[in-house]
Parts: sequence; structure tokens; C-alpha cells
Amino acid sequence: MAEERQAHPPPNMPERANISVRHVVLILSGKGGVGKTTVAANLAFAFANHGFRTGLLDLDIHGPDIPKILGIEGSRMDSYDTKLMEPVSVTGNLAVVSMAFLLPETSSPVIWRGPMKTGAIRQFLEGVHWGELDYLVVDLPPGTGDEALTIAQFAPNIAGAVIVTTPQDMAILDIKKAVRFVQTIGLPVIGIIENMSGMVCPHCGKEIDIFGKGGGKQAAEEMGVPFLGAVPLDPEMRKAADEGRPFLIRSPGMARDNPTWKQVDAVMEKLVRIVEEGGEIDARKEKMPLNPM
Ligand SMILES: Nc1ncnc2c1ncn2[C@@H]1O[C@H](COP(=O)(O)OP(=O)(O)OP(=O)(O)O)[C@@H](O)[C@H]1O
Repeated sequence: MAEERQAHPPPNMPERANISVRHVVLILSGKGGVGKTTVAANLAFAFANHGFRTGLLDLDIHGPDIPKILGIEGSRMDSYDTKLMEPVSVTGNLAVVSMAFLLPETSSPVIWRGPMKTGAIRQFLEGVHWGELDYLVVDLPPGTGDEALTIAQFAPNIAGAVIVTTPQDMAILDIKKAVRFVQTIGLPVIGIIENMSGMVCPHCGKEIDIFGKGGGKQAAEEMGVPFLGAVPLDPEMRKAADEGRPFLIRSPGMARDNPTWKQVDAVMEKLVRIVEEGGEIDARKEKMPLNPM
């Protein structure tokens, strides 16, 4: 569908950025604090772990948190012998671009109006040596602002948007707005992810539904869009983000059997099946060895 859209751009549409990527996946949420960045970082990590050449583009220009979550805060994007900037490499398969890599200090605020952000977003696509990518995961700021519109105009091969939510009623109203926003700008909704969906008490092992459970699935059904799955509220996931480690490698050894990670993996696999139009993940793709930081 993405190719069809690009084959006949409206006459006043700007040209799409010239980067080599098979699928661009936008991650957004109707409201802040639902764990969109955490989900984007861990999904990108899961893609890379399955052998996909993955880029992660942090477009939360005013509050870029991806570098902190991945433990690459303080890294810089340099340009060597080409004029292109080098993204920051996390594993052999995962490269990251963030505004944070260009700021003099991590606490420096970015006070920019729309046109400056548009220029930066274009640079982050075309001015970066991404190489050949299978997936480019784009973490957008919450809500329905400029960044989403700009990337929707400039990025090639957009597979669509993934909407992250928490299960409670207040968040569900915002999902509906986000779904309509994505549809209004002419992109497919790949699906909805319900984050912080129930929690297993670390003391008694009982499941506690802090924000409720099942609201994301219900909204997906009501809106007629796919439900990609649920990720539980897991204190280890919060700790991993605070410590700057992707969740999977926070506790090497136990990670692959961890129920939360299995959920992240299942969400990623469903996303791939939808994006690659019904195809199963290529079983020949060896899982890449992790590169603990
Ligand atoms: N499944 C989860 N289990 C436990 N903690 C989580 C989970 N998902 C996110 N968190 C924590 O919730 C907080 C908010 O997450 P995050 O920054 O990813 O949200 P966001 O929606 O991207 O926020 P913003 O609106 O600021 O962009 C962080 O402390 C993160 O570690």
C-alpha cells in the first residue's frame, strides 16, 4: 500500500527522503507517559535481535529519552570521511539517531519552532549514514504534532503507525484520537500495543491490574485495527530503563525466558507478520548474538 501511495504523490507533496529502508514504523501515543519510548526502544532491540538491520530514530526532539534508555547517553554523531553523520551503534544490527547526540549537554533544552524541526527531521533521514535498513523505528513525541506530520511527508516506505496505550479508560479515549489522526494523514494503523497491562506482584506472585487490563484490545476491536499484544507493567523494565540497558540484556541468562520479554518478542513478531503482509518471520534469520554493554 505504501508503494502505491508513493507512486502517485499529490503534486504539492515534497519529495521523499532518499534512504534505503524496507519499512518505516512510526510509534506514537495519544498521550504522554504511557511507555511509548520504552516500547519503541525494546521493539527496535527485538527487531535487531531477530537479525533485521534496524534503525531507531528518536524524534522526541524536545525530550529525547532513547539514548538514556539504551545507555548511550553522552554519545555523539560524528561524520568521518563523508558528509553524512554516523548514527550511534548499539549492537551490530541496531543504529540510533537522536537530537540528544547533537546537544552540548544532556540537560540543554531545545527551543525550536516548527520549520527548524522540519529541517532537523529531514537531516536525520537524509544526512545520516544509515546504510541498508530492514526497519526504521521512529519514536514520536506524544500527541498529534508537527513531527508526525513531517515524517509522514518525508519518509519513504512507511508501513504505518503503531499506537501505544495503557489500559485505563482515559487512555483509550486518546487512542481513538490517535487512530483517527493516523488515518487522516493517510497512513495505515499497523496496530495497538497495550503497555503496563497488569502486573505480577514480585512478593506474592498474584496478578494485580493497576491500570486495568484489556482496554487496548477493546479499543482495537472498536476501531477495526489490529491488536498487536500487551506488555505487562514490570518493575524490572522500569529499572532497566533507569539504568540505561535494554530490558533484554539487563539480566543476561534469564532474559530469554522472561515473560515480559517474551511478550515484547511476540508483539514484534506479530508486527512483522502484518507489515510483511501475512508472511511469517524468516526462520533462517539467525538470532543475532547480543552485545552486552
Ligand atoms: N511495561 C513497563 N513496565 C514498567 N515500567 C514501564 C513500562 N513501560 C514504561 N515504563 C516506565 O514508565 C515511564 C515512562 O515511560 P516512557 O518514557 O517510555 O513513556 P513515554 O510515553 O515515552 O513518555 P513521554 O510522554 O514523556 O514521551 C518510564 O519510567 C519507564 O521506565
